[in-house]
Amino acid sequence: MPAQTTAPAAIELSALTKRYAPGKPAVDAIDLRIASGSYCCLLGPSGCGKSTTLRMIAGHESVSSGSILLDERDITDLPAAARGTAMMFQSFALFPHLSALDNVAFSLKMQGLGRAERQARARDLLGRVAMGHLAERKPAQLSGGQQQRVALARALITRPRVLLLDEPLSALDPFLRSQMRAELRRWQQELGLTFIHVTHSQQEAMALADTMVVMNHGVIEQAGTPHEVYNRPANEFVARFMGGHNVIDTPAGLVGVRADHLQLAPAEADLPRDAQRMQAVVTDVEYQGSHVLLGLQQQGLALSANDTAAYSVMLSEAAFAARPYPVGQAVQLHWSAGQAHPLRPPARAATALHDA
Ligand SMILES: Nc1ncnc2c1ncn2[C@@H]1O[C@H](COP(=O)(O)OP(=O)(O)OP(=O)(O)O)[C@@H](O)[C@H]1O
Repeated sequence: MPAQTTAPAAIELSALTKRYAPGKPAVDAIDLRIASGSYCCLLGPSGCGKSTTLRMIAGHESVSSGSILLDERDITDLPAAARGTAMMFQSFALFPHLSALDNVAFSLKMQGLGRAERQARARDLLGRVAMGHLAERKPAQLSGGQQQRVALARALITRPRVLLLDEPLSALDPFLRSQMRAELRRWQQELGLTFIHVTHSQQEAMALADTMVVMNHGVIEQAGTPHEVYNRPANEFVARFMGGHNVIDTPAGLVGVRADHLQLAPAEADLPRDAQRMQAVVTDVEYQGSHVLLGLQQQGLALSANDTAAYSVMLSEAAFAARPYPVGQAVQLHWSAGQAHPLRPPARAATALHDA
């Protein structure tokens, strides 16, 4: 689904700002429209403001200025429970002493609903996430995946329009994380709800999102589909943060070229006349299974022990086996103009911060 669709927006942020202290805000006047029924991932390095943004949408953090609309209703100053959002936390935050059923029914108890109705609604939801048969178990008697389903049911019991997920998979081991990722995506599609998921993992955001929002220093550097963001990173920050890209300084300005689009040729080889090129030296060779990742430095630059490779080229295992390049070999790096994407300067606030 494209980032800017004409589908109705579930959430619309306008000039949303959070200022914890004087100086640069933690979230700096961001505008964002999240399509109804879509999966949105907020992504960025530690401290970029993604959790603050989520907490402002949830109503767990006050807004300094700007507004939040949910289904066109202004929820900026509403209490959390009156917004139509629900939150699923890191490690699921289940109450250890309560059964799965009582965990799910908990917020209905807070709302003052009678026991019979609470339990009926909680049982119904546990059934929907295939956990009906384990309703009496305590969290410690459930696997990580089962706990995630209970946490989801608990978040859905208040019938939210938008589910907010704060690093929900980060406490899981890598195998379970990828399994649970697939489940989250399936539930989102089955339920037809809007999910907003905060993560610092590029891989997780790429796998899950309809719309990825890359943040840095409190501003949005780029919002788009994973395909758009990966193939056309807007600026140097996004290209470097997403990984798998080379940032190359050319006479026409900075360009981004994917590591699997950059090509290698022997130093003396004739290249097509229109190929863009650079003389380089192989500095490391890393076997990655189906691919081999080569690190390179521009020729003539002295490398100190702390330097890492400036450029990377990803070759298929077969291509590398057919033409191996050892460390220390002089080569030509080349790429076609069509595979080089101009990189704009970073978003305004990031520049301001670097200047400060
Ligand atoms: N309660 C708070 N009081 C003061 N400053 C805060 C508070 N919460 C966050 N900040 C600051 O606001 C900025 C953004 O923090 P935030 O937690 O939103 O970032 P994040 O991208 O979610 O980071 P992480 O991935 O580490 O959780 C950081 O500089 C942080 O130190």
